[in-house]
Amino acid sequence: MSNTLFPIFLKTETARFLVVGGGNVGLEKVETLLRQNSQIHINLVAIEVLPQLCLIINNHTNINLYEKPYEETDLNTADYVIAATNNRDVNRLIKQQANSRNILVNAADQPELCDFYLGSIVNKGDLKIAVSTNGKSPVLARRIREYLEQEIPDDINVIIERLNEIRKHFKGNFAAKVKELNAITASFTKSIHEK
Ligand SMILES: C[C@@]1(CC(=O)O)c2cc3[nH]c(cc4nc(cc5[nH]c(cc(n2)[C@H]1CCC(=O)O)[C@@](C)(CC(=O)O)[C@@H]5CCC(=O)O)C(CC(=O)O)=C4CCC(=O)O)c(CCC(=O)O)c3CC(=O)O
Ligand SMILES: NC(=O)C1=CN([C@@H]2O[C@H](COP(=O)(O)OP(=O)(O)OC[C@H]3O[C@@H](n4cnc5c(N)ncnc54)[C@H](O)[C@@H]3O)[C@@H](O)[C@H]2O)C=CC1
Repeated sequence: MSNTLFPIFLKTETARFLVVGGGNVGLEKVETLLRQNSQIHINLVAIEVLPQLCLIINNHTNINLYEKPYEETDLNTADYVIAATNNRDVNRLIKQQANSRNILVNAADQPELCDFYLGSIVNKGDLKIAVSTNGKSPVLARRIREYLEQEIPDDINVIIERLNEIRKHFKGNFAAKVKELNAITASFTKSIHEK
């Protein structure tokens, strides 16, 4: 099998991210994390930090900045690491030291160093879709996100809320619940297509 990625949806309330590198890539990755949870906990370690990133840090008490070179002890408070320095050896060292502590690593421009990729993310209320091209074409992942954003109705969350009400109503009777939910949602694929 050539595409063995397994997508999971990570809860970010308690997850602690370490981002190493404060250039364009560090900035992009911080923005990506904040877009999903503006309160996400980030420690940012970088020798130099772009002014645009400084601005974001100043506006977020949940981001701590350490303006210094990366050290192994930076991993002490990390659950996930994003290595975004312009030094491939440093990125490799981060990967090796993090993995020896069972911490997962994303290395922005080195897929071979990644334990996980960041996906292109569609957000419509409680609906979230993450797209990956198995590392082959991030730009296509972005295009597919844009396509899905256009095609999926903005009021999809109203439907999700209603289905959730119905779901709660059937608590305890699993078979009846599944039957009812299947019947209600049967036309849905078709209606999205006809939109
Ligand atoms: C492997 C991966 C690792 C990771 O970063 O997690 C990776 C790696 C690399 N990206 C590169 C370039 C670009 N990345 C983007 C954009 C995104 N890249 C993202 C994810 C991933 N990028 C992971 C695989 C995802 C998958 O499986 O599909 C997205 C989806 C999520 C995010 O980063 O938030 C986000 C879109 C978000 C959105 O808008 O929806 C664009 C387009 C743009 O910016 O519009 C370009 C320029 C065009 C191009 O090159 O395609 C390069 C070459 C660098 C060089 O040439 O120097 C590498 C390195 C390499 O491939 O060797
Ligand atoms: N800028 C872009 O859009 C893209 C860049 N890349 C590659 O990704 C890498 C990073 O790119 P940029 O963010 O643009 O680079 P950059 O040069 O703007 O930033 C690099 C950052 O790494 C920090 N850094 C370097 N060594 C460090 C260390 N030992 N400890 C802590 N921080 C350290 C620097 O202080 C700086 O904040 C580069 O190798 C680049 O070629 C890949 C894809 C796209």
